[in-house]
Amino acid sequence: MSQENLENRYHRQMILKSFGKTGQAKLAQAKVLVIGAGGLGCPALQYLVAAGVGTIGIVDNDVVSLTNLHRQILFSESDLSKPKATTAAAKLTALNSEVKLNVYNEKITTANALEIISNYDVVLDCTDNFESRYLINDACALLDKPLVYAAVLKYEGQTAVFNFKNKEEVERINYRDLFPNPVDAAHSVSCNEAGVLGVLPGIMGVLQTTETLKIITGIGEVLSNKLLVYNALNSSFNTFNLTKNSDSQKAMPQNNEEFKNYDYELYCNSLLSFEITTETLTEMIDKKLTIIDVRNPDEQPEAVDLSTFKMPLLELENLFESQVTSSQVVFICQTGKRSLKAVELLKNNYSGHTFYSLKGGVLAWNEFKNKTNEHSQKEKSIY
Ligand SMILES: Nc1ncnc2c1ncn2[C@@H]1O[C@H](COP(=O)(O)OP(=O)(O)OP(=O)(O)O)[C@@H](O)[C@H]1O
Repeated sequence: MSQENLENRYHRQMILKSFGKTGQAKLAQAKVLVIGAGGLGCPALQYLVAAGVGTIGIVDNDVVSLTNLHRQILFSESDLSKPKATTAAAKLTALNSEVKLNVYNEKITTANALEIISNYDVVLDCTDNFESRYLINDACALLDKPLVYAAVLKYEGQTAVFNFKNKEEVERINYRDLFPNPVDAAHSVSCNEAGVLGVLPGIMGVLQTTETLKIITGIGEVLSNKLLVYNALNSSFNTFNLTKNSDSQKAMPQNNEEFKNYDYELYCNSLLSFEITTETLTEMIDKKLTIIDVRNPDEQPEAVDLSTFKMPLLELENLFESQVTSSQVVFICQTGKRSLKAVELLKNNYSGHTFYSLKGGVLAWNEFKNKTNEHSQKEKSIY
């Protein structure tokens, strides 16, 4: 395309103060990866391509189905049963033939993620499941790539930018800080069960592209360390500050080798995701929380400085329903095994509650309390 045509095409954004020719040149140089060409991915891709991002990767292993058409706006009736990534690329080339499109008709997995993602500057997570979100998050953290996340359900959507290097060197937040434990299949609902208003992923996908354009060009303030929640029913946009979660990084693979061997399916469905550490329990205590000791009544030691309800594991199912109203419930036992059993017993039947199991049980808790009490005694004697 001639220089004149190029300037014409992007004229309306190039005349923007602080965007200019430099912003457009940065977009042309940029490489962006969109994982998932569904409800979020379609609108995100359309605007990335229209804006003139130089290279765009599209990853999706699915084919177009009829239930996709109310929101996956790159696809038409004639595309049914065709692969999404290839079909999307054909439509996008017609929109802007200058953009280089790399098509990956495959699922992003631990086997291909590091290799694919390493070729790009920014990643958009437009998938719809926890396994993929943890996997993409961890790969981006290992490769030091900014990740633009979004999720939608029913009438509500959320978006955030993770792993973004802030000028002020603020601690970098990632998906594991927002969701330290995966919600297991029994507690989570997806759009194909609960539904989604077709326009909603459109709005959230376009917000993902907006953040991406800001990251690349350096304009404005990127939505990092924050979560933006949009509710279509009451037309509200709310932003929440995100903070580092002390437990969040512990379950994360620490290097490429660990990542390649990480079983995300098992992680997202296993009981281990319900475990919290003594430090996390301390942070949670002020919040409305019920702590249930599932040991037998005569078992010692008592948990130091912890007010608990006693419900032995064998009686738990009978007692729980009539006695527990708070939504957050932590089970404890001697070493942390029976408390996991308690989670397993109740998690599928009480969807209004969030269950946790204290790792290491009362023994770990008392050791932790004794150490922190000793430490504060020492501090007092210094002053
Ligand atoms: N690990 C992954 N790698 C690549 N693409 C993925 C991965 N996980 C999910 N996706 C893709 O992300 C897209 C998400 O789209 P969306 O949320 O609109 O749901 P859908 O799966 O297309 O439709 P539905 O849930 O109604 O059947 C899908 O096209 C899906 O194939």
